[in-house]
Amino acid sequence: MMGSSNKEAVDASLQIHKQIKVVFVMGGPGSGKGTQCSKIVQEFGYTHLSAGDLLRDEVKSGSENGAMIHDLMNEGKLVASDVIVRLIVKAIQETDNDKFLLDGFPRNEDNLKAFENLTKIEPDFVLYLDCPEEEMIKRVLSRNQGREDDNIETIRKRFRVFEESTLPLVDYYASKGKLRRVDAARSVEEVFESVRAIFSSTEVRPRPDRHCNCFSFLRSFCR
Ligand SMILES: Nc1ncnc2c1ncn2[C@@H]1O[C@H](COP(=O)(O)OP(=O)(O)O)[C@@H](O)[C@H]1O
Ligand SMILES: Nc1ccn([C@@H]2O[C@H](COP(=O)(O)OP(=O)(O)O)[C@@H](O)[C@H]2O)c(=O)n1
Ligand SMILES: [Mg+2]
Repeated sequence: MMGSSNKEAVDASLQIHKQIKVVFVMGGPGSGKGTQCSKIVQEFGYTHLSAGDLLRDEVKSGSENGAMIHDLMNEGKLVASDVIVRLIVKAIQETDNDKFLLDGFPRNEDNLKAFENLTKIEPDFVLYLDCPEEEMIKRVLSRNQGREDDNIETIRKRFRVFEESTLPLVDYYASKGKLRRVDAARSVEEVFESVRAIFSSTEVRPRPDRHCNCFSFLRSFCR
C-alpha cells in the first residue's frame, strides 16, 4: 500500500504546469466521437486523446493494471477514475501542444471530480454528439476494429452505463451553458459542418480595437 504522503507526492508530480485549453467530446458508443475528433485535429490543430485508446494501450503494454482494465472494458464497465485520469494527465504532460480533445471523458461524475481535483482544469466547452441508439448500435456492429467489446451483449451494457452515468453530466453542462449539442445522426461531413462552426467560433481572432488604436493615433496626429 502506498502511504498517503507518498501518494500526494505522486499526484503533485502529475499536475499540469502549462496553460492548456481542453474540450470534452461526449456521446454514446458509436456516436462518432473518434471520427469527428480526427477531423477537428486536421482542421484546428488539437491533440486528440481518446480515453478508450489510452486504456487499450495500457492493456497492450502489459502494465500491472492491464488485466483488471481488460476485464472491466469487456464487461462494458468503467475503469476507476484515478487510473484513467493519470493516463490522460501523463499524455497531456508528454505532448507539446496547448489544446486537447478529451474523447470519451468524463464518463461519470466521479471521473470529472478526479480530473478537476488533480488538474484544476475546466473545459472550454463540451461537444455532445447526439445520436439515436439504433443508429449507434448499427455503427458499432459494423465498425470492424476488432474490439472485443463491440459485441451486442457488451454494447447493451455500455448503453446503460451511458444513460445512467454519462447523460447526467451532459445535462449538467447544458445547465451551465457549456454544452454544444450536434445532431450526429447525419453523414460524417454534415456532422462536421456543425462541428466546424462551433470550433471556428471559439478560435482567437485579431482584436478589433487594434484598428481603433491605429485610427485614434492618426486622429490625434492630425489634430
Ligand atoms: N456520421 C456518421 N455516419 C455514418 N457512420 C459513421 C458516422 N460517424 C462515424 N461513423 C462510423 O461509425 C463507427 C463508429 O464511429 P466512432 O468514431 O468509432 O464512434 P465513437 O468513437 O463515438 O464510438 C465507425 O465505423 C465510423 O466510421
Ligand atoms: N472515461 C472512461 C472511458 C472509457 N472507459 C472504458 O473504455 C471502454 C471503451 O471506451 P471508448 O471511448 O473507446 O468507447 P466508444 O464510446 O468509442 O465506443 C468503455 O466501455 C469503458 O469500459 C472507461 O472506463 N472510462
Ligand atoms: Mg471511440
